[in-house]
Amino acid sequence: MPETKRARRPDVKLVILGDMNVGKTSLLHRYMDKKLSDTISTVGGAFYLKQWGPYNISLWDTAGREQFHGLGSMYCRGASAVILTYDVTNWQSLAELEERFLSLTDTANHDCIYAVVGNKADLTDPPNEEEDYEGGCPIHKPHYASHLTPPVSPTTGSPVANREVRKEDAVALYQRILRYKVLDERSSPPAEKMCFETSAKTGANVDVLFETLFDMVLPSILRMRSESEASPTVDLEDYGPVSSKQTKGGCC
Ligand SMILES: Nc1nc2c(ncn2[C@@H]2O[C@H](COP(=O)(O)OP(=O)(O)OP(=O)(O)O)[C@@H](O)[C@H]2O)c(=O)[nH]1
Ligand SMILES: [Mg+2]
Repeated sequence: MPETKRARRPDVKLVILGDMNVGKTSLLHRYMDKKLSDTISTVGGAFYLKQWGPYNISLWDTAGREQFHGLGSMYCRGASAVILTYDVTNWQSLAELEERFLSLTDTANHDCIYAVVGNKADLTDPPNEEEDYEGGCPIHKPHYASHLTPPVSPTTGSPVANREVRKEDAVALYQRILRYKVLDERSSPPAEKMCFETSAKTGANVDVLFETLFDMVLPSILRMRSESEASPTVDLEDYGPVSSKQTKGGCC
């Protein structure tokens, strides 16, 4: 079979979940294409194939819209890594991860790893500024109600929005995820390593997010390879429901 026709079998699956508009598609575009592309709200899902050293990693984008919720557990089936994404300027988007998305990961692999990712960090200025909190929830302040245009960050040029989610809130969610999964905190990756703040707009922390996860799923790849040594090659054309995209990939 000519090289171009040969099917590449994904060795491992990574899925990105989260509410609509948090920037899931933008994070994938930023990582794969190294730029922020215009996006439209995702319909169903899409996948990308990333070559990572000798391995092929399928990256699954999902729709955050409620109407596609039923598809989520199908996308998570057999996943070795799940990125739970929220928007750092939107408290509800963090709450939704626990209320709506976490249960979708019941179909993921038993050794699946979880990352909690706060995107749109460029909209906070400075990115880790302290906010006023009451009972674990941010106090919602009217930000620029008296301004016709919001103030602009001198560093990024983006409008300054109040941070609604602190890193500690994400860490606490990660710890609750481990409890939900009945995983031992001592033998699981630490929260400080698995909670990221990213910006698909500036690219901050995007490569490090994906590549940390790629390195962490290598043991899962080796386990699955040894378990399915004899299984036939899967043609990618039969694999994804919506769209696929391939790159020449990076290296480890
Ligand atoms: N400022 C800023 N805007 C972002 C960032 N990431 C995404 N956006 C914008 O947020 C909007 C939604 O981004 P998408 O990537 O389409 O969001 P999504 O999570 O894929 O949404 P659904 O497909 O509906 O689930 C777009 O206008 C993006 O340009 C970011 O890091 N910073
Ligand atoms: Mg999308």
